Amino acid sequence: MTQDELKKLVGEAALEYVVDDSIVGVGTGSTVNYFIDALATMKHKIKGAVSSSEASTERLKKHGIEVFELNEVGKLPVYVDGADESNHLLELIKGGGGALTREKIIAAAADQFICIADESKLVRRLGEFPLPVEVIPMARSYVARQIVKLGGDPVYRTGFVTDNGNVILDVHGLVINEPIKLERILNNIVGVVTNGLFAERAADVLLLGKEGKVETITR
Ligand SMILES: O=C[C@H](O)[C@H](O)[C@H](O)COP(=O)(O)O
Repeated sequence: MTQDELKKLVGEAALEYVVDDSIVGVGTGSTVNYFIDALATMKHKIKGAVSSSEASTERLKKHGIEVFELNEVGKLPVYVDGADESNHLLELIKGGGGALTREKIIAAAADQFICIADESKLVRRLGEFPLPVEVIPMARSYVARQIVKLGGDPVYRTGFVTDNGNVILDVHGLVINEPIKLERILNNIVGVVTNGLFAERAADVLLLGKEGKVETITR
């Protein structure tokens, strides 16, 4: 199976976690796009979705799925999203597509976080994928200097603005032995909106597309 076929497989497998008559939390990215397309086949069974990006909102609406503001929504039983990397504790790096902040907010608000990914995303130690950090534009240089002090090599994602009007620093070269600790340290730098480590709120279930099948990994 190709990587895209594996993404489709896990996108479809995530439907099993969708709760009837509920509002579904929807992430962002190429894997989630398959989930959105699959969700459309059961749209009459759900109330709608909350979305983590303008891109996902557009795709959901094209399928005729109603998109709600998170503030209007009380209970959010399930959030489905992809990842750039996951370790075996289901701690993640996310934000390759720049949607990390809204993703982290919805993940925090949801009862259950289902991560969908092909096997290339499962790693022993996080950090080969450059860690995205969303930064208030005027703080970019200051934050970059603080990150260098932590041993990282921040690269400004040129020509990219997040849905929140901020910029992204992609941090290379970090040794991430303690993801929760690093997540907190980075979030403590003034000017950082959030970083792409999802360790304090890791996934609850990882649906991993591997060798033509879906492997279910729980914490
Ligand atoms: O900002 C983007 C998100 O965190 C995505 O979930 C992540 O980049 C994975 O995307 P994809 O499924 O396209 O590999």
